[in-house]
Amino acid sequence: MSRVLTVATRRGDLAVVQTQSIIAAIRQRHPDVEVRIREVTSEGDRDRQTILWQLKDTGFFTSRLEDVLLACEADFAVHSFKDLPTRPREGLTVAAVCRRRYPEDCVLAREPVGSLDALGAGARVGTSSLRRGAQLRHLRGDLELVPIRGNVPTRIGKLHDGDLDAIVLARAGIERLDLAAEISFVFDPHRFLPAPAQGALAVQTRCNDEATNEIVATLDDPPARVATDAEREVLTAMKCGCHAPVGAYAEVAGDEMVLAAFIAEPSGCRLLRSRMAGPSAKPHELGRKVARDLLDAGGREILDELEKDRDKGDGTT
Ligand SMILES: NCc1[nH]cc(CCC(=O)O)c1CC(=O)O
Repeated sequence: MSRVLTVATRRGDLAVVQTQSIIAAIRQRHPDVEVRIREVTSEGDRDRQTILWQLKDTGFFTSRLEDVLLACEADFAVHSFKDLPTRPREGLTVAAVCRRRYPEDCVLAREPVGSLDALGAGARVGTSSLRRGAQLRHLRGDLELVPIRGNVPTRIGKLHDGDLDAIVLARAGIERLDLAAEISFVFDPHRFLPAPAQGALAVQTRCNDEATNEIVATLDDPPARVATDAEREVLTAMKCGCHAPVGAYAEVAGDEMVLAAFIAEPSGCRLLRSRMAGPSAKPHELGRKVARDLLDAGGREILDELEKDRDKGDGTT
């Protein structure tokens, strides 16, 4: 029986290649399924000014695609899982978390360097992420952080044209765009923690669309699902969104998994870490334990301070 599915995608280069890779995976497993593409413009693509972490409302990049799914104008949507809010939209589900190859962040430097230590004193590093900024400052207090926005190719352009010495980006995005030659070095994800679910693609569908869910579920990778469940649970349990200075990284080895996470002041002065092992069968429980550990160790204070700063609209960090 042949079927036609419609995928909703944003227009950016990365969104399009990510969607194409999911279409290819579906085609491989279900040669009889035809997939059509519906392009959608999101708030996040239109707005070039807003500093992301000031937004109370999460889902800047993803909510328009969710609207399209709920309106039955498409059958599934492909998201960078780290961009998807932890609180699911009612009626929608993540039917597949695909295999994750590159969870790490990486550095692209104007003068190629092999490590963070090799960047010159006071080097100017482009990032608008509180998570990346806090870790950079924690490791190298002398670095000057410069806000940078735009999609991946735009940011790489700003590195080459502008007065930046380096930028930090997710390795996954660079690899998917076939730009790995631009990478100076990759961070050890245990030392420089990625965003929860970074590098994983999530395929979202309507909960009640059984025919689509049956097809999409064949793309699910259980170790990626389990690792990202634990990582995202850290955010859920701390009640903070994807723009908080919080990182999490889980590795699954058979029945056991390890989850590491941190929360930091944006200055990087205080950076609290936690790392625990647990059964792979209970990723949410492990995520909650690590979150509680961080909150009890001072994370609650950090979150309260951050909330105050955001209310003041102080986006200078
Ligand atoms: N914040 C935007 C965003 N969302 C997903 C990726 C990269 C791909 C991924 O993490 O799956 C990026 C770019 C970046 O952080 O460098």
